[in-house]
Amino acid sequence: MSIEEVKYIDEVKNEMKLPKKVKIFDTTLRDGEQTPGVALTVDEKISIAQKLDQLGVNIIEAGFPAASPGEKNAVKNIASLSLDANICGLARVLKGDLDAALDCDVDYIHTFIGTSPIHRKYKLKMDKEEIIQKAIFAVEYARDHGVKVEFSAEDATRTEFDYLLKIYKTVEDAGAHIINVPDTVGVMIPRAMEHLINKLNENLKIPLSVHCHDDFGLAVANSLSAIEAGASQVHVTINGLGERAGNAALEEVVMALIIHYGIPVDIETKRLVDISEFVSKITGVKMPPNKAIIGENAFAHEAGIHVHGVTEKSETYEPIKPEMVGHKRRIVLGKHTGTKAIKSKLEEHGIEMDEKQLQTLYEQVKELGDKGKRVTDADLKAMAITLLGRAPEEIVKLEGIAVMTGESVMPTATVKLRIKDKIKTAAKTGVGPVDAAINAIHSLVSETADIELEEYNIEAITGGTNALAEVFVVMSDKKGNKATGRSTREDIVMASVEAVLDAINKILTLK
Ligand SMILES: CC(=O)SCCNC(=O)CCNC(=O)[C@H](O)C(C)(C)COP(=O)(O)OP(=O)(O)OC[C@H]1O[C@@H](n2cnc3c(N)ncnc32)[C@H](O)[C@@H]1OP(=O)(O)O
Ligand SMILES: CC(C)C(=O)C(=O)O
Repeated sequence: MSIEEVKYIDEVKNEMKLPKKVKIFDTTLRDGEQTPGVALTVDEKISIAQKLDQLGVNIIEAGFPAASPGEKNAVKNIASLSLDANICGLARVLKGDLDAALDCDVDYIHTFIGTSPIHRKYKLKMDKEEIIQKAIFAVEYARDHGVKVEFSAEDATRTEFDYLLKIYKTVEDAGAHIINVPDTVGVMIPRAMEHLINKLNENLKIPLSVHCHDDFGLAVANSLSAIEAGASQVHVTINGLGERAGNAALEEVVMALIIHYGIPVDIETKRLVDISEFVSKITGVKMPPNKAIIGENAFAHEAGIHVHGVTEKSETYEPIKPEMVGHKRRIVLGKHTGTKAIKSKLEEHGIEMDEKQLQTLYEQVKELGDKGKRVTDADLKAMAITLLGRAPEEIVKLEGIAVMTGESVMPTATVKLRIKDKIKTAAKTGVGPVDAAINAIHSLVSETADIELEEYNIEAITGGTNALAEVFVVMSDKKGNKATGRSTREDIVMASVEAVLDAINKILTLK
């Protein structure tokens, strides 16, 4: 993998306390479902849990059973599926919440209580000791019921260190299996996270986990810093869903662990794009195209220099192969396209062109790009076919055109043509601007040859009012000569005029 070329990572790796393995604790179905506006049905939660299990996450936080009967039902159903992952239920340090989770037959309980001064004073209205006592109760209660217990000091990163350590040591003594350090409002920076996890690690025996929020876009960076300091579990969600700005994105954390740190995880990375799309569809939360790893553009290239590099060797502009995460490379055509991109697209469509035709096609793509238009594969194909079928000689050439149309005016077209080196102009009316333009051309060309329009077809290649239109015409002369003409433009009058002139030139070259 090309990332091995990044020697700078190797140079700092020995300063890290990387764990041998990192466990992936997925909370898409709990914190992810707290994404404003997202509410999943029992069946939806089950289908996501099944996909998460196939993906290989170690723990699925299936929900908060005390939240509602539907939530409890979902967690119970997921727990009954005998998935490989541990199924976890969230619970406050309250007997009712713990019982709700235990009723679901989960094998893992994540219990939490706020510890920071602001949570103690304004939310819980409890003093430090009261919180410690409730935490001990919850851990012992869950432990006594034979489940694995994870304890979170909510808002840990805004909690005084001495108190934080005290509550963590206390729950460790009470039998917690793992301690989670939530950056509940995403206020940490990577160096500070590393510092905090180091200090906790020096004083605690049980494994440490982190849960980072993305309020400042640092959730993934902070999670990785915690791992650099020895945390061996990370809370993540598919697509980074979660409360407010969300949590650390599973796909980003996992790929960084594998690629940058070389740490094994149990994730089948080829499934990442599929599960991302699945979750996006079910939750209705669309991903931006530029989202790392799973975004539509994560492996798309438009710039000519990049396309050239990628086609020679993908690693020039792709840090990993798209297939590794179940993605596909896409070459996109537009303003920044180079000829090599066009050539490779034509090869895909089995279209061959000479250099002159290729140059014309390149100029057409650039012209559309300068107008702010994206050129789809279908657009390029139609434009190429048009060019390939062009008359060999331009006996009749368009020198200028103006059309006027509207509700209370007669559609009129004024056309200026060069016919065998003579400039001629005519203005004609019609039922619409296209008809008027074709009438004007006909009146000018009829002095040279009597050519009639037999067939006219128009089609939009891609959707939208600025889609490319493809016009196809059949024209014939009195002698029975027939020719087809084709043009692809975003302006239907211009496409029609070009197609008609193309067919006329073909008939004239036959003479
Ligand atoms: C950082 C996080 O993401 S934590 C998870 C957040 N997720 C959710 O809140 C989603 C599910 N929540 C719910 O459905 C509801 O809030 C419920 C059912 C849990 C509770 O509903 P209600 O009983 O009506 O309480 P409400 O939500 O209004 O207030 C929260 C109560 O929990 C208390 N509380 C909050 N955290 C804890 C905790 N960890 N341990 C004990 N009590 C807590 C608050 O002090 C408050 O108590 P009060 O009712 O005595 O004032
Ligand atoms: C329950 C805890 C871990 C949480 O979601 C948070 O602190 O953000």
